[in-house]
Amino acid sequence: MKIGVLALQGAVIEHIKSLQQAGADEVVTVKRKEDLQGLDGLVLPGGESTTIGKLMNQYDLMNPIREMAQAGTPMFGTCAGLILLAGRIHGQDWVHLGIMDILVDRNSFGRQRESFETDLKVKGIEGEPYRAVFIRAPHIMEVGDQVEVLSTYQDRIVAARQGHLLGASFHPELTDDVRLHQYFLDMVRETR
Ligand SMILES: NC(=O)CC[C@H](N)C(=O)O
Repeated sequence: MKIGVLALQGAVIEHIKSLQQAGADEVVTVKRKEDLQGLDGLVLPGGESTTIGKLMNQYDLMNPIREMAQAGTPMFGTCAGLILLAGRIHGQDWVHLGIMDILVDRNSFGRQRESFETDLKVKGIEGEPYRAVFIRAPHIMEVGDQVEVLSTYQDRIVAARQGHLLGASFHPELTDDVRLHQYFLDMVRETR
């Protein structure tokens, strides 16, 4: 099982470590479209979605990644990565990959709450609540019929899945809890 982490900007190393800890056989960084060869899954990390989007265009990665997603390769977007996946962005008339049937709002937890941690219940994650780190996080305002809501915080959707696409508002790579990465690796196994 070979997993790529988009490595243009943002929390890349942390995702690599979490994926390794969660049991991925091979984890590689993706900077050029050649790096997408042979991947069984792709993680889109947090950072700044506009910056990552610009770099994706510059390095000609937007279409190849979109095509991979359309062909069924599992993808996991966290925070800015979730914004990259989204089909619609509130107040913005352009999208990045635009492959997940969700409407997201950026920086949606207000100034005083720009960064915070909380315990969440996440569907599909057994046991203890999941400690979630939010950093200027987006939330999901609307989901399409094919999208399953996995977690909410204060009535806002903060994690969701649409078949082979997984998205979270928070940063699962910033804690030692790798259950969400394991969940993603299970999704990858299901599609192989
Ligand atoms: N931690 C993050 O990934 C923040 C996301 C960032 N606020 C954006 O809109 O892209």
